[in-house]
Amino acid sequence: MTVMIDGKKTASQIQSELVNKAQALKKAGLTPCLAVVLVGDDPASQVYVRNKHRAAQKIGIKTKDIHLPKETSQAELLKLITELNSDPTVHAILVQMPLPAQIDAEAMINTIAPEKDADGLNPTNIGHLFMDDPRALACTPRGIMTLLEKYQIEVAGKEVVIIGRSNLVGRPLAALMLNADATVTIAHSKTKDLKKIARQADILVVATGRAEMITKDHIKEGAVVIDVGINRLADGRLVGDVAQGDLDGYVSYLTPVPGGVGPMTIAMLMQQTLELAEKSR
Ligand SMILES: Nc1nc2c(c(=O)[nH]1)N[C@@H](CN(C=O)c1ccc(C(=O)N[C@@H](CCC(=O)O)C(=O)O)cc1)CN2
Repeated sequence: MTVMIDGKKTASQIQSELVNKAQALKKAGLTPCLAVVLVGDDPASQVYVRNKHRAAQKIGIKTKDIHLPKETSQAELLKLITELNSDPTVHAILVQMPLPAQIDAEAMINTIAPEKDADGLNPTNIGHLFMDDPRALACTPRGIMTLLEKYQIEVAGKEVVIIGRSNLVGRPLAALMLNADATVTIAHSKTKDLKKIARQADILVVATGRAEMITKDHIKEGAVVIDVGINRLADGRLVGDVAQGDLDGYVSYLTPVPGGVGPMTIAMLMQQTLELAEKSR
């Protein structure tokens, strides 16, 4: 039997629990505040940003909604981030990605103060993570680890294969898995014999950004499959990076798309915002 991992329900439970934490901070005279910066008009990014503001509002986290035109220069964005870094009323800063081509994402991430890094992507925070001394964490990888924990899926000693080496998911997740005592392999577009590598996985995490690229042939029977992809097809359907159609009864656990990893990203962002606010005292 395959257990479908319910990310939507788990995220909603976590967000309900965070209400008390936000209230306690407010009672102590601290109103947690997340600044969300969106550059341009990418429709998917607009939805994600709107959902972040909504989630924050429900929990009692104040947000700053900063929407910049798509022509914004790198210098203008970095100036804004520098101002937010020194604003004592802002505890966490997030710049929605992807960014327009004229802006270097690395320069943007480097400019966010590590202690306000809501996304956990600043090299200082990534360095601490790789030293097994975690501070702010990347939200999607943190969401994946939280789902595994909530579903009591053991990670220590397991063969984990992560397909995808992005700074947002693959690389930080590899560090988290390593810190949790897994044996970790990162596969990517240049990996030879991907099927052979993927079939070794007890836990297979797929973050390729390519709709239904990973099929049953890539997966060992009984594996845990975490599908990070969110791809909108021409017919409007939303699918993951894994062709999930024939996996029922073959894998042990599976994250659906939608309703799997995606909602956890936002729940983790909320949790991290409160943690950064708390640490600012
Ligand atoms: N600065 C960041 N940019 C981006 C991140 C990020 O973590 N930080 N991640 C993604 C987008 N993202 C959050 O920003 C995100 C993506 C998807 C979901 C989600 O809940 N998806 C739903 C489906 C939604 C739909 O209908 O389209 C699901 O999977 O059930 C939440 C957050 C890239 N940019």
